[in-house]
Amino acid sequence: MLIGIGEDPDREGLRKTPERVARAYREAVEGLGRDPSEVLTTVFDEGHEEMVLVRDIDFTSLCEHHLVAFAGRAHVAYIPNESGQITGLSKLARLVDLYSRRPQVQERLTTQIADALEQALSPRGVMVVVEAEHLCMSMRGVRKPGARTMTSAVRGQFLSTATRNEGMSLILSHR
Ligand SMILES: Nc1nc2c(ncn2[C@@H]2O[C@H](COP(=O)(O)OP(=O)(O)OP(=O)(O)O)[C@@H](O)[C@H]2O)c(=O)[nH]1
Ligand SMILES: [Zn+2]
Repeated sequence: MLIGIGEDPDREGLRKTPERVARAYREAVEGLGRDPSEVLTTVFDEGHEEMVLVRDIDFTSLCEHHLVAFAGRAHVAYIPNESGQITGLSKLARLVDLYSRRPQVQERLTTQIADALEQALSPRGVMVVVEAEHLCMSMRGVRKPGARTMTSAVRGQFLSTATRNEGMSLILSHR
């Protein structure tokens, strides 16, 4: 790349750049090949049957088209099943990390988080909302800094308007 853009890869500041870039990308895709069962390890029977929502989970992912970052926040909600099976709150954030640290598109990131949670907890409902800014739309190309993309994946009881609205209002409150 350095040669391609007419730079001198042997000049002082650039000498270690290929190695640094390789390390940076390795870190950015460290979720590749990892399975959500590694993360959703603890499932407790707590008898809690109402909504659980962790919002504002920061993430940085890698746009698979341009290999530049898209970053923002994920909001993850579920309604436990009849036996009140819940998981640790941190596990929801770990799940976001696992799926964001790989070449992605935002829609797939959103769907994968919802599907993994549905599989692990067999909950009554799941809702995942992701909002992000894509560097490939701000630093280059169409150049619209500040444009945010919102995606959602909704399963089970969250398909009902009242439940979906309750989830959305919790996500949007006190912003
Ligand atoms: N649906 C979706 N599209 C994305 C995401 N990240 C980037 N893109 C889009 O992927 C598309 C790739 O389009 P191409 O026409 O192949 O590439 P390009 O010529 O670089 O496109 P421009 O960005 O419009 O300059 C662009 O429209 C990007 O905005 C994402 O997470 N979801
Ligand atoms: Zn892109």
